Amino acid sequence: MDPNNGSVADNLLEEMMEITGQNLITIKVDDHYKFIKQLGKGKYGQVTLVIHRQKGTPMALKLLPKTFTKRQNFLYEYCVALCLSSHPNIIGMFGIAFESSDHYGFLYEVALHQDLISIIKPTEGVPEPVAKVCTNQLVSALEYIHSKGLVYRDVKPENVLLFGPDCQRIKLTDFGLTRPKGTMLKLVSGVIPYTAPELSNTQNGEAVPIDFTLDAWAFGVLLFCLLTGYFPWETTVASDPFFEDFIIWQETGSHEHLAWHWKKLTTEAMDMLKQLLALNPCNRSPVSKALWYLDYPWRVDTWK
Ligand SMILES: Nc1ncnc2c1ncn2[C@@H]1O[C@H](COP(=O)(O)OP(=O)(O)OP(=O)(O)O)[C@@H](O)[C@H]1O
Repeated sequence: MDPNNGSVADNLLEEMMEITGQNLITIKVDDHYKFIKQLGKGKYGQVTLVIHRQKGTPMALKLLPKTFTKRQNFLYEYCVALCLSSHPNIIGMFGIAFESSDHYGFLYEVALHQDLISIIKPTEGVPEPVAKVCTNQLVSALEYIHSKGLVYRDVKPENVLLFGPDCQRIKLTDFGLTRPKGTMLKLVSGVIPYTAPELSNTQNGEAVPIDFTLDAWAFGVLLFCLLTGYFPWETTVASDPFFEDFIIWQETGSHEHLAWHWKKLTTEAMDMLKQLLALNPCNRSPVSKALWYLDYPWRVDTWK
């Protein structure tokens, strides 16, 4: 974290991390929480449904192995999540963090309907009203994160938790990659469809200052997945033929080469994605631009 960054969130976070770090208790997880089932597993941690042994409260427990997790990074993820958790579309926290002999852990609310990836039908996506109700809530969550001077950096359906079968209430989770705007970062783990081109095109591990525009890009990719059931490309490098065709569309306006799954989208949805996925981050629209398009149809078919 850059202490000179000066954002309100940054100053508050420093203090929260220091106090949390000083008061981090060491426990044996099984003494306090009864394991019920695994809810998910990511690259870094695993999330389990547990029940508080004394109170009987169901909770989601995220455990991060100490072998892969720096103490400061754990404290950062926990404190950022805590700072943001008052927003209705961001996961609620119980305010409990601890360490065991081999893990760091914290507790938060359980989403009983899994995550957004579980309802995206391959080659189809989700019905348009579902995509729109998700858009509304995700824009609200991302704008809130940005208003705190933070870049979320992990927009993807796996990080959107569902609190009902119809997506009327969804929440963002996993703040392990969130950092203050302006933090200098290198591309570390390979290029994925959600990686904005200004990051995937960096040379020789060069660091770039991160900006909200990274989230707008990833949000555009997520909307494409919701509306089509496909990724628009595999990687955001010119050698990817799907991305190459997209570059031609962005630069010349000619969409004759665009992959066929773009043809599922209306002119208005294409226009929205063109702005969220502008190749130059200076020309990219903020996530809120999607709200402007909510009253227009997004899919040419009639899957309502
Ligand atoms: N509170 C929760 N309720 C239900 N399921 C959850 C909850 N939190 C996480 N999950 C599930 O666990 C998965 C992994 O969680 P999370 O993204 O926090 O782990 P991670 O190790 O940080 O993942 P990543 O590889 O993205 O960094 C999620 O995609 C989701 O399916």
